[in-house]
Amino acid sequence: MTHPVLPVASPRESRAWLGAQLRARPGATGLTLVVGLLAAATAIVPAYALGLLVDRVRAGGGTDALVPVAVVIVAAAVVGGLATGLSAQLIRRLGARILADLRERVLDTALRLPVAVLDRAGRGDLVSRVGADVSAIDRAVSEVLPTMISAVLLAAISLGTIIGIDWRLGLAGAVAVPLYLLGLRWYLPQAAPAYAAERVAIAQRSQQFVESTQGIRTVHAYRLEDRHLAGITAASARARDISTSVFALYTRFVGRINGADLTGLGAVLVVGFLLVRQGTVTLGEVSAAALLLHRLFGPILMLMVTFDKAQDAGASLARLVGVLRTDPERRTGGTATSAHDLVLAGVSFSYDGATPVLRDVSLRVGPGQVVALVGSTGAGKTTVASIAAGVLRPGHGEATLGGVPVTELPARTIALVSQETHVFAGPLGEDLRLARPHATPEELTAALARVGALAWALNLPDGLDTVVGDGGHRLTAAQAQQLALARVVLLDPAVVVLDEATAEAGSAGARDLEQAAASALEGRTALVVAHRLTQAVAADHIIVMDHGEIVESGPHADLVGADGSYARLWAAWTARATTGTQPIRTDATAGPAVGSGDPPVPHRRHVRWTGSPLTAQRE
Ligand SMILES: Nc1ncnc2c1ncn2[C@@H]1O[C@H](COP(=O)(O)OP(=O)(O)OP(=O)(O)O)[C@@H](O)[C@H]1O
Repeated sequence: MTHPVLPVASPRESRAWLGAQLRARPGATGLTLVVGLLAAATAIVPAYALGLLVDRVRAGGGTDALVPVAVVIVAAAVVGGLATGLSAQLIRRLGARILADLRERVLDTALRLPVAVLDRAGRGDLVSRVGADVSAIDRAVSEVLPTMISAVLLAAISLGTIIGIDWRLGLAGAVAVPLYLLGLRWYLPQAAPAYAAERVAIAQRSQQFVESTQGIRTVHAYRLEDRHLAGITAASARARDISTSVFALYTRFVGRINGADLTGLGAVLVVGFLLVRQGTVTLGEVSAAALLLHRLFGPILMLMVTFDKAQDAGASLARLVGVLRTDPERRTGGTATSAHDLVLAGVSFSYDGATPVLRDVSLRVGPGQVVALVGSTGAGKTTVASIAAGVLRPGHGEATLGGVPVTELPARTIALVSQETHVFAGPLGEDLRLARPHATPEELTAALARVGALAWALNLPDGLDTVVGDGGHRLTAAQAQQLALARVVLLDPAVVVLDEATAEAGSAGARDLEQAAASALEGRTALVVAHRLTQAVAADHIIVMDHGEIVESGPHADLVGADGSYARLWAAWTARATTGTQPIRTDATAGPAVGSGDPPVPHRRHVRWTGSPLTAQRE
């Protein structure tokens, strides 16, 4: 099945977006355009002046008549050179600013995308958009865009001037246009695969060479020199042949463009000859028209050759503008507090739109209550937790807090401690401050103390300034979870949805974490996915799930007495606890729990604020 990807803007939408960006910067756009036009105008002055020179020489003009024209040519060349340089600089600067703005807006939108959308689209798609696509546009902006824009302006001004001299000369020059287009149509479909094949062949040749040199001892030991040399020779020959054919393709293309150039020039000269004979235009004017056309040959070839790069950049732009069309989460709903009920009413859900994962799930977590979800692996507990936290939207039914859909609540109303906790790279204190940016050192230590993490945190080499996360001090899984819980304390949300895998911390670690979680949840409304039954026992109410449905619910004592699936789970749990056997997960089919030693954080676990930009840091 192909994944539905993030949207891609249509060419019209991309153009409209670009137009809006240019209009939003009237000063920079106007200046860039004026300098570009000045550069193009001064570029045609020498050709026009040479035409004038021809007429003056023909009329027998002396030095007095010729020197001023020569001075104009020199002045135009100097001004033109300066204006061209400045124009390229301005185009690059304007392009870079628009691109930076686009990248920021794409990232901002991406960080606010509902997780379900990201999951469907595949994170790789998003990463390639903000990475490879931005680079493609960046390259185009700095390398080809200035020359392309100057070429287009020059072509427009030159054609305008030729038509100004005599429209028939303009028409004659325009016969080259369809030939250029034909050349482009012939070249482009062949160029992309040819260049791709060349890149592959060159990469294979390098690979062959690197492999042989890296394994040189083995090559010598087994007398494999001839075989490896033959491999390198074959790879080199392949790369050479492909490069030759690519070059041949390019020269044939240039040949076609030259043919178009000469056809246009020939047409101007023939029409010019007839017009001069008629006495409609002067010889100088025809010379100017021919020179103007000739002046365009270089820029037009450049336009043709870089056309595919511009197309690439256009495709990348469409992919980036497409992200802006997605509907980021808008969380403008009213406020909700821990005095409100968290309610799931008739919730059904499917990840793929076909297989039901939840069926008609209804539950209520009263203010200040702790409700535990238990059930076997795949029963749907994490899905319920994600819906309750507003990370996923239910297919049917609704999830509300105080009557407001949870997906519309302002960020930070509901905190989700998910199974994927992330330790952000940086000082430990900063990691905690993600939850409360202006937290004082006292608040940080109080939060750590509340979740039983203060002792080890202060024992780190630099205390709260110790750099943790990727490239820094490695925290254990249990420490990372404690950090996530300390962030909950600092965040102080109305509701907490807890889905951390305590069992993975080992039994001793799990008990500490349970203590830490209980402490962090004190006084809050909480929905807890209980991976260990001790978490369920401590809850006010327990909900037992199986195959996406609620099969039992009630307080621990009632459920044990009811002799249903919870009672069986409890019996198995207590038997294991008595014999000391592992595993001791509620979702016992999940396989053995990790041993009691705390391993370094394998992946990530972190507190996720629904709708906050931090959500997208999750991997
Ligand atoms: N992102 C996803 N895409 C598709 N299917 C999914 C996804 N996440 C979960 N599922 C499927 O949905 C069902 C419920 O999964 P869920 O994770 O909610 O169960 P769970 O009770 O929390 O299990 P566990 O205790 O192992 O976390 C399972 O069949 C699972 O394979």
